Amino acid sequence: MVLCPVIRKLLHKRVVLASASPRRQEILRQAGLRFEVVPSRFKEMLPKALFPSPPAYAVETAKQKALEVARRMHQKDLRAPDVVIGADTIVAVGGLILEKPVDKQDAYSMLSRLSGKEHSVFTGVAIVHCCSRDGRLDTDVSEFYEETRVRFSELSEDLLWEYIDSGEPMDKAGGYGIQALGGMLVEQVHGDFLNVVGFPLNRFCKKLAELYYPSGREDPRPAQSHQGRGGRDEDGGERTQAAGPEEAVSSRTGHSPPPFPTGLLELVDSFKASKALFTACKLKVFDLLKDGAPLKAVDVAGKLGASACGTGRLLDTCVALGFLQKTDRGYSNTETANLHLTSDGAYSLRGLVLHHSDHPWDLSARPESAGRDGVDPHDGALGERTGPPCQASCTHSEETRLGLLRAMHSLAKLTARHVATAFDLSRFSSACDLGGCTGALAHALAREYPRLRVTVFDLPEVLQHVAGFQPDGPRTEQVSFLPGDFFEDSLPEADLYVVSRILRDWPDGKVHELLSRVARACKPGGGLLLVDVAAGPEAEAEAEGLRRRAGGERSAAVYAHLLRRLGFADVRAAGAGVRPLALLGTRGAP
Ligand SMILES: Cc1cn([C@@H]2O[C@H](COP(=O)(O)OP(=O)(O)OP(=O)(O)O)[C@@H](O)[C@H]2O)c(=O)[nH]c1=O
Repeated sequence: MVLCPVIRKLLHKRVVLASASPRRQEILRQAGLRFEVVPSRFKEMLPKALFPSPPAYAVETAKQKALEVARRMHQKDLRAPDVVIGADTIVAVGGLILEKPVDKQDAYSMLSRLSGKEHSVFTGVAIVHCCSRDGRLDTDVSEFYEETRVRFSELSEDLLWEYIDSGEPMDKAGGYGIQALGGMLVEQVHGDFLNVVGFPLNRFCKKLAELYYPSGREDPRPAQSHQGRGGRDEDGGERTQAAGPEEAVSSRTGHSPPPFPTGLLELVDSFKASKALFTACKLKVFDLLKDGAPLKAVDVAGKLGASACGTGRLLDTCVALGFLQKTDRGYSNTETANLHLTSDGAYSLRGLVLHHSDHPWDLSARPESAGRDGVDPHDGALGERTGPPCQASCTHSEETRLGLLRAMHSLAKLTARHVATAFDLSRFSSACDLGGCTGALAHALAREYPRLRVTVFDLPEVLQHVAGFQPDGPRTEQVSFLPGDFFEDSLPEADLYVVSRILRDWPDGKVHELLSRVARACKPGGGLLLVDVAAGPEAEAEAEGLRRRAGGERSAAVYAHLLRRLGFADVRAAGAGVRPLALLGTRGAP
């Protein structure tokens, strides 16, 4: 998500962060910026005495870091990125500038100097707009700095050495990391916390707004002059070459430009991002980088048997997407990648990624083929779906079905505990998970409620593949599997029926039919737990009845309304993970 609107201005530019600092990468990534990381090779050795103040030194260093990267990239490809961002963080105390300690003794002398006193942390930032023309690189630098004052408590020798021995001080200005163990040394902070961590995000966004929206207008033109590559426009203002495509439309033509299609371009871009993720997962890049030491692009390429250049580009894209981090030592997985993108991560979604990579369309609406070639009977007219993908038995090869089960299993595993604990279900002693597939939710329910027996009811052709998905360990005997079709066969007896993540693929008529069958099977006092990916609040307005767009999501209100109509009382809703919604209704007397 991108909160700062001006960050969106950079989404369609090639942005490079000229920094190896993992903290800077993380801060900017969290802000929604997309960028490549190219650590600067500029040696931080400017003569400090020549600068009038510590922040002037930090700003100049930040600028030189960014310019070095811009020039190097231009030289290499004869094409510079659009924007290069450089930063430098220093600690200033009593007129002295402290950078990263060179060894433990140096860390000791820095930290003992800071003990019991207030010091300033300055981060200088340079935003360099680049433009390559006729083989020449033109740059325009905007720069600023931010100051945060930090007070340390008195530090005992023991604490000091213990902290130094933790290894944390060594790659941090002033010899401490406020965001980690070093936070224990800090008594007070005045100013922007992230500035201390390494990047003043708030001032950065304000600076971008100044550049891209001069005088507070939503005008995309940077306010600054871009020396060496600008010209004067009709208003007498200086124009820049590197600004967005919006500025191509001018008063010369007399036409006012259409609104910039940001959403559309984001969509195009997000496809590219997905492709990079698919490719990296397919090539097992994240498995390769799991646990081991960081690897350089050429080493990754060697192990994959791929080209170094293409691998480098892929890895940099993964850095920009937040799945890898890059330092001088090479590339390594982020926590997200370890958890979700490795084959054996505890919450691996690799199966889901691979499935979407291989079957981008056949499981969703496919309007272009509807009613014409009849390629996939799973899709109805205009892409209206006619059932959950894994139930479309006739259309999938065994291999496709297995891939699909893996995808559904990984997704269900991710949300199963949230769903199982969304309500207190301890009053039920038996449950039936309709369309429960591999049993991921059934096992989570069994783990939460030791008295509960859960039957997974699903098509025989689905259940024949589920053995490989069963967990080891206690309480697995609480879960059993029963083949059947919930539209055709009578539903197994149970106190609680679970309908999880299957409704969104059925049209309204089918949803009504299935829930009516559940309502008839459910005994008074029994429950129905309904889980789905719910639409956002704007869809609440449509909550009367069951109106929805084909393939879209129904809102909580729509489902609650339907449950009440079918005789369920006391319908309660709860979140179950980030987007899934859980509703629990209790069957009243018929
Ligand atoms: C005070 C403080 C600093 N830092 C880190 O200190 C490095 C400063 O060094 P730099 O020279 O500005 O950056 P670098 O790490 O050498 O990277 P580069 O931009 O490539 O020069 C940056 O990492 C910052 O996060 C913290 O992580 N926490 C803190 O509380």
